Amino acid sequence: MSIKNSNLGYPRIGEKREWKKTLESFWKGDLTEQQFEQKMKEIRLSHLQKQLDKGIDLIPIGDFTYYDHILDTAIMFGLLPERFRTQDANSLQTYFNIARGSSEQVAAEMTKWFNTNYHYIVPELGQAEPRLTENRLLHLYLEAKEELGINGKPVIVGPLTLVALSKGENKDQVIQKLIPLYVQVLQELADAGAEWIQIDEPVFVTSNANGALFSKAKEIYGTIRREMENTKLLIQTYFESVEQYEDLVSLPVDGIGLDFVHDSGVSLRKLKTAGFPKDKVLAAGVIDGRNVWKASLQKTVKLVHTILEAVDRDRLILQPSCSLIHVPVTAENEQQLDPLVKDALSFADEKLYELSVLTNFINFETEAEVLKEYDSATDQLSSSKLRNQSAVQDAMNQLDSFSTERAEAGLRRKQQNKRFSLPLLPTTTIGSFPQTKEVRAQRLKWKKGELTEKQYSIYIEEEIRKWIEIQENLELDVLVHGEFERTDMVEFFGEKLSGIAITTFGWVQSYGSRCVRPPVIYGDVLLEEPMTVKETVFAQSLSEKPVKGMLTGPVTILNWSFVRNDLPKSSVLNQLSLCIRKEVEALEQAGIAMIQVDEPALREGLPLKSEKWDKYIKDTVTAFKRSTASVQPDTQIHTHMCYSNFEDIIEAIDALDADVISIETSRSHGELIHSFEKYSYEKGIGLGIYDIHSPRVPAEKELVMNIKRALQVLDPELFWVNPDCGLKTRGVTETIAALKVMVSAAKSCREKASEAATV
Ligand SMILES: Nc1nc2c(c(=O)[nH]1)N[C@@H](CNc1ccc(C(=O)N[C@@H](CCC(=O)N[C@@H](CCC(=O)N[C@@H](CCC(=O)O)C(=O)O)C(=O)O)C(=O)O)cc1)CN2
Ligand code: MET
Ligand SMILES: [Zn+2]
Repeated sequence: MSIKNSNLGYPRIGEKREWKKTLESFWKGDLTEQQFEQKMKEIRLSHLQKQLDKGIDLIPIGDFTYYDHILDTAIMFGLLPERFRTQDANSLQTYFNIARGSSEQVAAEMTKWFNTNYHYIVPELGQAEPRLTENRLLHLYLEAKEELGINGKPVIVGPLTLVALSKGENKDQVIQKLIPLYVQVLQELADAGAEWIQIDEPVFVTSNANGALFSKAKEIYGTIRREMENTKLLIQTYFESVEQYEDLVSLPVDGIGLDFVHDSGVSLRKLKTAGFPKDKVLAAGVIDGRNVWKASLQKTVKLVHTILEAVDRDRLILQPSCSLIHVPVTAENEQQLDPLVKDALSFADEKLYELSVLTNFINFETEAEVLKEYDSATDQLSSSKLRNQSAVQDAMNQLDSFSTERAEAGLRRKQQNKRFSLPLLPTTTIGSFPQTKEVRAQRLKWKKGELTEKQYSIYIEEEIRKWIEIQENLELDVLVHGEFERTDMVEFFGEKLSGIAITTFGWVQSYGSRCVRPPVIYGDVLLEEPMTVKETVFAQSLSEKPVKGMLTGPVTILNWSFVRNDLPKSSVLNQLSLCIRKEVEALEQAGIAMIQVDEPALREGLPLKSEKWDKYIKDTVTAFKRSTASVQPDTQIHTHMCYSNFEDIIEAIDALDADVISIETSRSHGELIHSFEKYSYEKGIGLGIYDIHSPRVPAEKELVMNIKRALQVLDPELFWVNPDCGLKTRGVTETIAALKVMVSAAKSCREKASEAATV
């Protein structure tokens, strides 16, 4: 019997973002529901066909979605948020209302999928009776079979993970009620002929996994297995190792999927020491699903041979380490990259190719030359000048000579208070203003050569001028230039720094139809000329009020890029910290007195295993401090983070030693505020007072309440008033209207706060 290969999930967005465009056309009303469904079907089938053509044996079904696969699963089991339960669970309208909100109802919350930049819709358990609204997987399974003759592998998120990721009190009860529904879904698939079904349980890799979780898993999967027949069930984990390896591999199912790439070598060690049950199949994730570099096939073959010492050939499946939705579709269309970089890249399609070469090699012992030849592209990049910059290496050799400590915070505060004389509860925004269709269209024209550099730069300056005036009229206290010259807060810096490449079609879904093009950090990273000084200085020249310089921090650039894998991530982080430090210095020298260094990805990058936190926090906090420590005490450093869940890292946030921090709060409904009851935070802090993810203009009363609530635990002299995050995805009218309400709310709270402050 030969070894099979499998895929865990394929990018849904399409080679040229066809999926995104279809969705947005439908939302705009340019497609009827029928046209939309038809177009989506074409996209879905073409992705299956592609995987078939690449030689994949087990092709995932059900990974495709119209927005998010967790939302699909929640709806399939009737877990609609309470406020949507009167609507038809099977209508597209309901589906998109939950995902995006409607004029009457706020959308469901979304949050990050483990340690990735993918966002899923958080299921709300409420008081609902789970029920099967529709066996969505069965339809998709039958479609693949009938249209393409593919006997696919249905993929579904497992009950433990689904419930762990949901909001609600009654989790245990809901799980019990879900079990018969899972059995029904799976049995219908089995009856239709599904040979394997993949059940994702990534909750097993987190630090929340413990003995109790595994006893529950044993019970649940025992029930499922007992009540089912004629199919094989595979429990899939990814993104880390499973500490309770023995418990996992003894669960009563037919196959276990492990990540052999992002597990610090634990899976292989466990396999060697504890062995693998003879009656199960091991699905081994051996191709990295989280980066864009070609695998070393020679090394991977060795890895597979080591695995084969513990598992029989006919009980092994080879696969990527996780779903491929976290990488772009294909590197084939990249025409702008240096050939050395391009040849070393492997996106989803190339990874599937690697998998099939690998499987063939192991099954048929084909020529070893094939592997060597494949690996040579990586060797060529590694030894090239592109990757190795002596100036960077010299700086890294004297890293300790770059300070990481500023003057004492209290002293800085005194000097800054004197320099800025801001009112109590100063108002500001997070950086970006609406990236309108027109801004994007002008940029496209410039990129195509239809606008000269000069014309584009004049256009950007006019936008800045317009928005400085708007901010002055709103009477905001600290202004921003608006980030109009930036496609994205990470991509923009990737474009400017050397050692980093920007792809043309390397898009990855971030949430819903929104995509990002993560920069590719291929070599030593160096700042050759200032990146933001021109626009910032121009904006500052238009106002007497301080304009914040606006940078993305080293941790966020690292976490939202694809990073070279020949160096430890911490080294790349240190290189980035030196680039940002130089930029901070350039801004200060140009007279900019407040500089914001955004770190929204700091929390998301926190390792899934708590024993790895200390090192991560030490590395990231030091890098941030190195980026910002060289300025004068009276230069004010701001930072910004989104996505709540800060309780566990509040000390790290404090340790960043930023003079002012703004944090998203409104969607976490005050949970964050509680952490400040227990923790005394003594630097400037703005807890976002309104949600920017919705076009809704908040009422002044609401905002006054939010401010008051925050002032119950925070010193009014340290509190800033700002929205939750940047405003780039918002429209112009609603942005101005909402900011007007915000400034007015701040003013009305000022008097009271000033009384309180003088007592
Ligand atoms: N990297 C990153 N991650 C993040 C965030 C973030 O800001 N950046 N924020 C959080 C939420 N995530 C987000 C991710 C993406 C977008 C977003 O707006 N993405 C845009 C793309 C942004 C971009 O690069 N736009 C290009 C335009 C690319 C484009 O589509 N151009 C059109 C032409 C212009 C047009 O008609 O729109 C084309 O080529 O066909 C530009 O501004 O120049 C989108 O999907 O629509 C927003 C939030 C968390 N993660
Ligand atoms: N300065 C950035 C902005 O306002 C921060 C965004 S955090 C995702 O868009
Ligand atoms: Zn933000």
